[in-house]
Amino acid sequence: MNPQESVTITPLNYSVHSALLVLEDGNIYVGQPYGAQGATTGEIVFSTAMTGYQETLTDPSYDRQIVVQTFPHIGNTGVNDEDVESSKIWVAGYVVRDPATQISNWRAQRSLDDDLYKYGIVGIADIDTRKLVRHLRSAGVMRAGIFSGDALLDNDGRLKRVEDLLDIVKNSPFMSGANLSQEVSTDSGYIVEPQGEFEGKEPLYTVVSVDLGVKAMSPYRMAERGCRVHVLPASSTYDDIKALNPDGVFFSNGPGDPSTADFEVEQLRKVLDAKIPFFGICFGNQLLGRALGFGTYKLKFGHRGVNQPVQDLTTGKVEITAHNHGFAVDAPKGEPVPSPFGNGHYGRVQVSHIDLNDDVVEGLQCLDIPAFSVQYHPEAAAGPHDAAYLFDRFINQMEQSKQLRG
Ligand SMILES: NC(=O)CC[C@H](N)C(=O)O
Repeated sequence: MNPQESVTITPLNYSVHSALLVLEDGNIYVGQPYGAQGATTGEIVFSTAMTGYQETLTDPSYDRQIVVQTFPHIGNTGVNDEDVESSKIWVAGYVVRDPATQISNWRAQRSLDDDLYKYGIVGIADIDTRKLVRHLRSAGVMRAGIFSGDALLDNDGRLKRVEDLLDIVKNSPFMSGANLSQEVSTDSGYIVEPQGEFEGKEPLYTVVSVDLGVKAMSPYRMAERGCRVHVLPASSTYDDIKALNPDGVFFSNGPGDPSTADFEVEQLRKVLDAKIPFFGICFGNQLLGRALGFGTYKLKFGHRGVNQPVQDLTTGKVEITAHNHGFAVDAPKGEPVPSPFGNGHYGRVQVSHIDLNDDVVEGLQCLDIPAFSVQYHPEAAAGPHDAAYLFDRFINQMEQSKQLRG
């Protein structure tokens, strides 16, 4: 919405025991406190996933976003230490309809409430999430805040006016223009050794994975195909990457606006110039798009969930896939085109995948250099495994390039 627009607030019934969800357009929802109490702001987005709340909450790409779950019952299977995608919960806030009061799963180690408290995640429950999501779909994603407990009171202990809470939301940062890679990336590098049938064996390939907010399952999917994966901080230079003599380079998913990631794009161009095989997921796809000279833009309400139909235009096959993106690459569909950067500097590029719901670009394939990427999540955490073949494509690309080098 246009931030200058004035808003009308209808009178509401709430008390210090309530929680308030305040949207920047003046829409306000009264609910119950859920998780930690306090104040939080962020971009409000929704996920249509029916499973995998643990993977959603711990996905670093949700940094600075308040997540609404369309699935009404959340917390049923509790929380375990195996399904986490990073070391903490990243969402800025959590909006649910009906939190489970009983945990029912043999893998559960504790309740979701325990973790929401532990990481100080301010949430709100008893929200009509269907109404809220219909609103976000027509108005677009926007800034919002959740307020509960002391955050509802002024210095004299009186209930704050919603106009004051709305001011807090209107003074919070926008997602457009946000550069968040450093906020979520690892401080120092670490190694993921080959897993499964390759555990304890000499690695078949060495991959450098640049952590722009990486989900744990991405390096794992390479490790279970025999790769040793060096995960490096987002601040790594091309020389840091090159020093590990990788067979392939991977740029991960991550939060923020891809148009701000100039440093990472510059490093990526050097990887492409050196013809080192490259694979990117989500933010990594957006950065490949930028390196090739395409623009990126913000979607009205993005794709988040585990049930998005995507077509692989190189094979014609349709797959059901996991998504979490609010931006997309602006590239022409159809015949391959010369990379706009440097008037065809990287040869021909083809849009390899599209989303069948809205035709958004979901993948890029270079035809003259060994580089490709997808906007969605083949690591499938959570989500269907239809797109696992993309990790095999990366392995094949590394193998071919190894053989060419002799
Ligand atoms: N999961 C991701 O990598 C998200 C990429 C980017 N932050 C977006 O919202 O589009």
